Amino acid sequence: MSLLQSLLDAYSHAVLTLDRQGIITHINQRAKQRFGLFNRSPHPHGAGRLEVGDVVILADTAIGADDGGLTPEDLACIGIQERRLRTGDRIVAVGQYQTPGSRAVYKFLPSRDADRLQLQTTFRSRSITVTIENKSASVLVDGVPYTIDYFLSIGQMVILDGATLEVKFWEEKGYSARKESIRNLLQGAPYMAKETGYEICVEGYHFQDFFEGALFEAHLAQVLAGQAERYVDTAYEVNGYELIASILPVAGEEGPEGVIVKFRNVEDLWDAILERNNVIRSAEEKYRQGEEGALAPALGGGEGSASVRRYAYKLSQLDCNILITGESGTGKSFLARTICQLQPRKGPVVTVDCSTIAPTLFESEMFGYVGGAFTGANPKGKAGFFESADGGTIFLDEIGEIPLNIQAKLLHVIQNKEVCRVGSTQPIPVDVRILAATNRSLREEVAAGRFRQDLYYRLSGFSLELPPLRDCQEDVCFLINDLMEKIVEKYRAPRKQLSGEAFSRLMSYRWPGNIRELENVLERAVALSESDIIYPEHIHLESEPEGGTWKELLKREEARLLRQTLAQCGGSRSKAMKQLGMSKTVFYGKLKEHQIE
Ligand SMILES: Nc1ncnc2c1ncn2[C@@H]1O[C@H](COP(=O)(O)OP(=O)(O)OP(=O)(O)O)[C@@H](O)[C@H]1O
Repeated sequence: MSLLQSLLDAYSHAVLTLDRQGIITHINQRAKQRFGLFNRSPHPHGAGRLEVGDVVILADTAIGADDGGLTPEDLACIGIQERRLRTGDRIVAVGQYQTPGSRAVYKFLPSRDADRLQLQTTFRSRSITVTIENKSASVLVDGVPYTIDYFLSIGQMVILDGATLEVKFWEEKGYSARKESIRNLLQGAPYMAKETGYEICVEGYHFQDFFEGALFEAHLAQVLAGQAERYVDTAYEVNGYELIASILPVAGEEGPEGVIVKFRNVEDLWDAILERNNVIRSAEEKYRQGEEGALAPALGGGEGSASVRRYAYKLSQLDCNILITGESGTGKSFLARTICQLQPRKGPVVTVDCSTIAPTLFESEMFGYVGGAFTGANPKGKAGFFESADGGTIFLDEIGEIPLNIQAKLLHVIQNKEVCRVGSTQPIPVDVRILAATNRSLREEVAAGRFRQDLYYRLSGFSLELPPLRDCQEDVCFLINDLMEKIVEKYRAPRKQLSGEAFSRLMSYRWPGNIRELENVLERAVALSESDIIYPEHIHLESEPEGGTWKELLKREEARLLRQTLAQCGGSRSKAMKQLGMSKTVFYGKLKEHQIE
C-alpha cells in the first residue's frame, strides 16, 4: 500500500481523488464504507439475478426515488397492476417474479398520509413482515431483520429463491453505487456477491460508474475544467445520501490536474448540530434559572432582552396596569398573554384589538349599552368588554387607535373603577387590570394631540419597552429553539435541525420584522426542506442585499417598504397611507405598480 493511501485511510473524512478525466485515482476506507463499496454484510449472499418464481419482498418509501426511478408499471412483473398507485407513494409488497396467476399482496399510501405502513403475511410457511417507518424500510423473514436507514427515501428489496425460499439477495447500503436498485434488478440486472468483508475496486474507473448526483457532477466538471476555483462545504445529494462535500483542485501547470473530494456525511453534521443545540440549551437553562427564571421559559429570549423580562416578571406579580410598547412583531401580545398566565390575579382575560373596532361602535363595545340605547341595539342591552373582564384582565392591543372621546371615558374607568353603559347614567363598578400595547410612540401621539396626556400618564406608570430583535441579536438562538418547538407542534411537522450555515444566516440577519419575521422564515424553511436538515437555501430573508442597477434597487426597496408598512398596519391601507404620508393617488398607484394585493 502506498504512503499516500495509508495517509488517506487514516483520515477521518471520506476522501477520493480523481484525475483530469474524472477517473478515480484514490479512495480511502471511510469513503468505501460510506458508499457501500466495502462492507461487512451481516447476511452474505452469492452473485445472481432475479429468476422466474423468485419471491420479491419490497418496501419503498417513495416510488421513483432512490430505487432506480421505479414506476408503478414496473411492478407488473411481480403481479402488481394497480391503477391508483402513483410515483411518490409508499408501498410494501410481496409478489412472485414473472409468475402469471400468482397474486401479490401489497399495501400502499400517498407518502404524506402516514409515516408508518406495515404488511404481515405468510408465504409457503415463511413468515414475512414488511414495515416502513419514517425513512426506514425493514423486512423480517422468519424474524430475521433486513434493514437500512437513509436520510432520504429508500427502497428495500429482499429476494427469496423461488425453489428453496432462502434469502438470495437483500439491499444493503451503497446499492445505488453498485447499481443494484430495485428497478435495475426487476429488469433483470445482476447483483454482486456479498461476502463478509467484500470490497469493490473502483480505482481506475470513471467516477460516474459509481456515483450519481446532478449538482455534484456539475460542480466537479466545473472545477476539473478550471471554470470554478473550488467548492467548499457545499450540500449535495450523492447516491441518495445527503452529503457536505468540498471539491478542491490539484493544481497543475496547465490548470487543474485533478481534484480531491472530501465528504462529510450528514451524520457528522448532525452530531455537530446536536452538539451546538445542546450548548444553546444548557446556556438557556443556566440563564433561565434564578428568581426571575419563572418568567423566562414562558417568555423566551436570551440575555439581550433579559432586563425587560426580569422587570416584566416583577410587574406580573403586582396588580398594576402595564403599557407595553415596541415595534411590530417584537412580541407585545405574546408578553401580555404570558403576564396574564403568570399573574396571581385570576378571572377572565378579555383581549380587544382596538384597530379593528369602527369608531362609532367603540363606546358600546367597550362599555356596553342598555336596551333601546340606539337603533338596532339588542333590546336586553349588552355588557361591554370592561364588564366582561370584571374580576380579571383586559388587554387593549393597539391602544393608540382609540378615538379621543373614548380616551376620556377610558380615563374615567381607570380613575373611578366603574363604567356607564351607553344610554344609562348608572355606574357599574368594575375591577379590571388593564394591559395595553402599541407600536406607536404614545409620547409623539400626545405631542400631536392625538392621545390624551392624562391617559398617557395613567397608563405609562408601569411600562415595558420590548427591544427590536436587531438590538438583542443574541436572543435569536434562544428564540429559534422555542419557535421550532412551536412550529413542530402547530403544523405537526417532523422535527428539523438547522445546518451550521443556515443557523449563521439567521444569526447575522437584522430582522426588521422582529420575532414575527423570524417565526415566518422558520415556518417557511420547515415547509421547504424535504429532509431532517434545514439548509441555507431554505432560508428566505426579505432584505438581503441583492444585485441590480440603482433604479432596480430603489424599486425593490420601495416595494419592500410598502409591504412592511402594510404588515405593520395589520393590512390597513388607509393607516399605511397615513403612516407613509402619501396621497391616495400616489399610494394606490404604487400598490398597483408593485402588484401588492
Ligand atoms: N418570546 C417569544 N417566544 C416565542 N415566540 C414569540 C415570542 N415573542 C413573540 N413571539 C411570536 O412572534 C409573533 C409576533 O408576536 P406578537 O404578535 O406578540 O407581536 P406584537 O409585538 O404584538 O406585534 P404587532 O405590534 O404587530 O401586533 C407571534 O407569533 C408570537 O407568538
